Amino acid sequence: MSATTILPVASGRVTVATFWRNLRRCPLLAWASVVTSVAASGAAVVVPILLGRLVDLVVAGGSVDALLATSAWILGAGLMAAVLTGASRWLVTEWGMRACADLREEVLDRALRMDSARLESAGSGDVASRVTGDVEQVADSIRLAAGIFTALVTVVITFAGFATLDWRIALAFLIVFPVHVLSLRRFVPRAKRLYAAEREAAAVRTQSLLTTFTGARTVHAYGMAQRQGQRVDGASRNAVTARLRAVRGFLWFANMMNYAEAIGLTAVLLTGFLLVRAGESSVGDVTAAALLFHRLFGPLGMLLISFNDVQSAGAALARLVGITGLDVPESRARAGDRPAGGIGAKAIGHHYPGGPTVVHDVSVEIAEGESLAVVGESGAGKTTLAAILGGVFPAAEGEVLLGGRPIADLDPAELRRTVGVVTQEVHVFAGTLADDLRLAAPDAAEEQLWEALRLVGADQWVAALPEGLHTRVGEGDHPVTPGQAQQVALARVALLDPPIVVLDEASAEAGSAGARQLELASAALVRGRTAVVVAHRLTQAQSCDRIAVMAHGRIVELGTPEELVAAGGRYAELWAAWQR
Ligand SMILES: Nc1ncnc2c1ncn2[C@@H]1O[C@H](COP(=O)(O)OP(=O)(O)OP(=O)(O)O)[C@@H](O)[C@H]1O
Repeated sequence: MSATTILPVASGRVTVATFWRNLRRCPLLAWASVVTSVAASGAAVVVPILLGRLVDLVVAGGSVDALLATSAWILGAGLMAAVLTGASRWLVTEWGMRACADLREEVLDRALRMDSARLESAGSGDVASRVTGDVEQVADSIRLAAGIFTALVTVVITFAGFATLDWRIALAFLIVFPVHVLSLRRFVPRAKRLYAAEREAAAVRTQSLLTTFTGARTVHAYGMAQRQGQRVDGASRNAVTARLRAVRGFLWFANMMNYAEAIGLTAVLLTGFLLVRAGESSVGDVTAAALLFHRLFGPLGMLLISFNDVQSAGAALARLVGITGLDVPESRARAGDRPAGGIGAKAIGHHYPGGPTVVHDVSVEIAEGESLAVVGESGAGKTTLAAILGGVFPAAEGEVLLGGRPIADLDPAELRRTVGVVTQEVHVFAGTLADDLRLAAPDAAEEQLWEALRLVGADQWVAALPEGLHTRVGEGDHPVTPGQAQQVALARVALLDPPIVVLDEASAEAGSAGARQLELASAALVRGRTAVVVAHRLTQAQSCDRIAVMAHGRIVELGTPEELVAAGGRYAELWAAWQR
């Protein structure tokens, strides 16, 4: 599967327009960059022209004073050019970096707000490679862009320098351009294709690596290590092949550039020789022209070679801008909007991309304040149904109503205030525990954080941490157990204080003592709310108002715990076995 076919890549026009918009956000830096670059190039062009004068002075047997004065001017112009070039590089880099930082923020913002169904079908590898590799590539290219900008100004100013010399020598120099134009015309469209293919192959490689690592347990469990290894191998080989193709294309172009320069310098020197012989030009003018031309090698080469990196950075930039253009629903809700009420599921059906139907025609009404436990064998579809009811992703078929309103009509902010979801994948984010909790309620006072922790029974172990709430937790910092991570996730929901909660196996991760603790935490969170609880422990199901038993994606039994036990069906069997 090609991951890049799913998330959009911006067109060239949109990419340029977006980056230009970001560049224009710093007008002062922009002007300072242009002015210093022009001044730096101007000073640098003066040097070869003065050197030409020096040659003429020597040929004409000029005075020592005149020679010294010209030399002093050359020295001054050289020093000024060096200082101004440094300043302009710094300014241009700063300008570009700011534009790039703005873009990176936009991309991250969009990526984080992207709806999970889209993220799932695109594959997190594509998003990951965009917000890491592509962002880095664009950021690296900013230094290059600064070089390109200065080179461009140098080329323009050097041309102006040529105008002060014999026009026929300048004309001879123009011979390089047809060669450059022809090779660019052949190289540019090819490079565009080659670099886009290279980035796509890299994204597929990232995707295949990510799925291998995230699914490591499954890979081991099914003895798929070798097959999965071959898959990653294949993706890596494709990425290397794509890179080599791009490099080969570039080498051809670099060769053409060398030919053009050799032809150009020969033409300038030959024309100069003929003009001097005919007495129509001075040796000094020809020297200045040759030096100017030689000065152009660097910037001109830089501009042309950069086409290579510009193409590559352009491909990365287009992938970033593609994400900034994604439609993410803006919040229309006012603070405090919170459609309370129950949950209504009407004929819900679902399948994962390319997979079979895993939830079939599920309809269930959960009244306001009522709790529904969902039980069933592994793979019965409990997690999928809970995720749909909690608005984690939309159902492929049917409709979910929250407080009588279709879930699709709620914007993300409203949805978050309405339903609190704890999934099986709880995560403790790097930072202090207080920061982690405040992800749910940024303005929560410390006392509110403690209250939430008390509700889920986490206050004691948090108080025992070296710096309490201000202890840094997560990877590389103070470790937390899976059970503690689940308590933190539950405390975040408590802070959100939503009228509806969806808890998916919040007690499954813990050992038996911790499991009881988590069960109590979930029960405290469920109290007074409409709740869906995916329960592996039947004691948890027993404490809910009603229980839905799922099998093969369908609800096969639905009723109060007493009704189901009395009915003597599947649940009664499970309950009897559980009590033994
Ligand atoms: N992200 C996914 N992509 C593809 N298939 C999936 C995905 N998540 C679940 N499935 C499949 O959907 C079916 C239902 O899975 P689900 O996780 O909803 O069941 P469950 O009853 O919650 O199981 P468990 O108790 O093991 O979590 C299973 O066959 C599972 O393999």
